[in-house]
Parts: sequence; C-alpha cells; structure tokens
Amino acid sequence: MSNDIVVSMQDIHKKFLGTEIETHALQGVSLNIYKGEFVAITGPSGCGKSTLLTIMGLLDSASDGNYFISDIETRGLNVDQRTQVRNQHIGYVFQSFNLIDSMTVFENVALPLEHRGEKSQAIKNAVIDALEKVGMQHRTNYKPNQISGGQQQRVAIARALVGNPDLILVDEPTGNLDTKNGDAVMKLLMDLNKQGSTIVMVTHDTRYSALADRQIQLLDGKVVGEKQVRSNDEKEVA
Ligand SMILES: Nc1ncnc2c1ncn2[C@@H]1O[C@H](COP(=O)(O)OP(=O)(O)OP(=O)(O)O)[C@@H](O)[C@H]1O
Repeated sequence: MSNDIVVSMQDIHKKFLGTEIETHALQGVSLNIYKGEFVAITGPSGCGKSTLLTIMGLLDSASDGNYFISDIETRGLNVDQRTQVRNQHIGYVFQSFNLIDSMTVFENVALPLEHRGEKSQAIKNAVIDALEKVGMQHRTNYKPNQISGGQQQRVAIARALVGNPDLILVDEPTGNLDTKNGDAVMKLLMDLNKQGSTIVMVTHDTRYSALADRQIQLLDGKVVGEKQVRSNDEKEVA
C-alpha cells in the first residue's frame, strides 16, 4: 500500500441488531484518506456519518469489510488491540469535548501519553507544545468547568494531537459552540491541517464542510458522491 494512504476501507458494512429491527447503517463503504488531507464526511441525518467515524476511530468494529490504518489491518483485532492502535495512531475530537472534569487542562491533554507510558519530561514538553498550538498554554491548571466551551474544544483538540497521530477524527466539532467559537475552532483545525495533520471531520454545517479539501457524501449508508476542492499539491503551493 502507498505510504501516502492513511486510511483504506474496502466494502465496510455495519449492522446494528436491535431487539426487533436490524439497522444496516453502512452498506459497503470503500474509501481512501491520504496523508495531509482535510476530508469532510457529509450527508443527511441518519445516513451513517458518525457510525463511519467511530469505525475509522476504532471505537467500534465493522460487521464486515477491511479497514487498514497506516498499513495496519484492523480486522480481527480484539478490544485491547484496537485501543492500542487507536492510542498510537488516532486522535479523536468529540462534539461534547469529553474532557474529564476532575482533571486539569494539563492532565487531560497528558492522558494519551500517560497511556503510552511515556516519561514525565517528554509528556510535559509535548503537552505544553500541544497547548501552545491551540492557544491554551495560559490555562494549564484550570479545570474544564472553569473555561468556556470554545476553550474546552481547543483543549480537546490539543489532547487529540499531543501524541502526533497519523489521523485526527473530528465529530461535529462546532455543534455545541456559538458561531464565533465555532469559526475559531474551524480555523484552528485548518491551521493544524496546513501544518501537516490529516483530518477527517463529520459536520452538518455546509459552511465548514465547504472548507475541506474533499467532501465524501453519504446517503443511506453508502458513498454517493465526492467533491474534490483542492489537492494536497495545490495546498502546498497556496
Ligand atoms: N448503537 C446503535 N444501535 C442501533 N442503531 C444505531 C446505533 N447507532 C446508529 N444507529 C443507526 O444507524 C443509522 C446511522 O446512524 P449515524 O448516527 O451513523 O448517522 P449520522 O449520519 O451520523 O446521523 P446524524 O447526522 O443525525 O448524527 C441510523 O439509522 C441510526 O439510528
């Protein structure tokens, strides 16, 4: 597989089994995400966007199909192995921030590196660096409930990028923010992408999906279209 491919999915299916009905949420999704891309997953409510992102993020597994991240075959991995691959290769940003209230900003951002068992000085340097990238270095000792929603999302983004992951997944990052803070978070994601981060984002907001390099359109669990706005080469020139 090419070194430039971060995500490769072939014929991914996901079925949810309820007590009475089965939902076929993903019905044969195949796609590649390339290093350095900013991709938006779009489509109407219920089309499978979040399901696709959770499978990409190894928070859930597909019912069928093949998924490689950074050349690692994820089919057949158990929960612990999936967690390990996620921790090494993926950063995840949630709509509701998902910060731990009892921990400081610093401790929240340090978590992925603590899980990797890195040394404390290396953790400190990486956390400060990540907080500087998102403009939150002046709030290291605050708790999440002492900072605004927009600031919490910045801290969540710092936590996602602190381990220098191959892929950052972002699920409705502006959904709980007002326009001003939403725009600022979007600008931050675009800056991080310009510095090299590969980002896949789910959003309802067409103003934000229009800013991605490529849009992948889902409908009823299938990819029904793609819109390429710019290539990586064009971005390097820009
Ligand atoms: N845990 C689950 N159990 C059962 N059905 C589920 C589960 N998660 C999602 N679904 C179903 O799978 C389909 C796709 O849902 P998904 O949340 O991925 O859509 P979405 O495009 O992200 O929607 P939205 O834009 O409203 O967030 C829907 O029909 C949903 O009801």
